[in-house]
Amino acid sequence: MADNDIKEVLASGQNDNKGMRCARQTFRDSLVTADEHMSGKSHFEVQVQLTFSAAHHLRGYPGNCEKPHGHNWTVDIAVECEKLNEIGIGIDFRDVKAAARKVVEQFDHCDLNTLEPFRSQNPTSENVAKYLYRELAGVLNNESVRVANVRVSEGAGCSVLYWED
Ligand SMILES: Nc1nc2c(c(=O)[nH]1)N=C([C@H](O)[C@H](O)COP(=O)(O)OP(=O)(O)OP(=O)(O)O)CN2
Repeated sequence: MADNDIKEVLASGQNDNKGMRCARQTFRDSLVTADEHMSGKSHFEVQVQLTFSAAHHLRGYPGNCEKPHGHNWTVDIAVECEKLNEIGIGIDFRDVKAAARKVVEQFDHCDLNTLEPFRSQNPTSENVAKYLYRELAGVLNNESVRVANVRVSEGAGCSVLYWED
């Protein structure tokens, strides 16, 4: 029933119970449609944090970071989801943590410079974040889930965020 029809029902005196019920329902439907239009498409960002301890050194760095030293690294992973499953989960924190642990385990209590991904490039926060992003995207991405970004920090106050378009 269009807006004008509703007005006609109300104006014509045909406002019997059936006509009024129909008009009210149509009005409610139009509110729901307006709300859907205003709220837009749903996006969820599921975030998980992990830590690991590892040593590294930066080849060619003009300062003391060229010497081997250690950090307690923090990794923040953000995963975008567009759909929720039947119990309201976009992607289970546990699935993100399990995937991230698998990658991060190979770094924990190691000298990053000795590991394959960082033999030819420095284990900077940038390169660690990029490596983790790509590894995680490879296992977690699907038609409704996408790794949005990975943040790596070597200590409080400094971090690098990596993402791909
Ligand atoms: N953009 C980047 N800058 C620096 C990186 C890096 O990976 N990306 N890395 C380093 C060194 O690894 C350094 O050990 C870490 O720097 P910083 O957080 O400053 O660590 P410090 O322990 O030296 O911190 P202080 O607060 O100054 O003691 C350097 N830059």
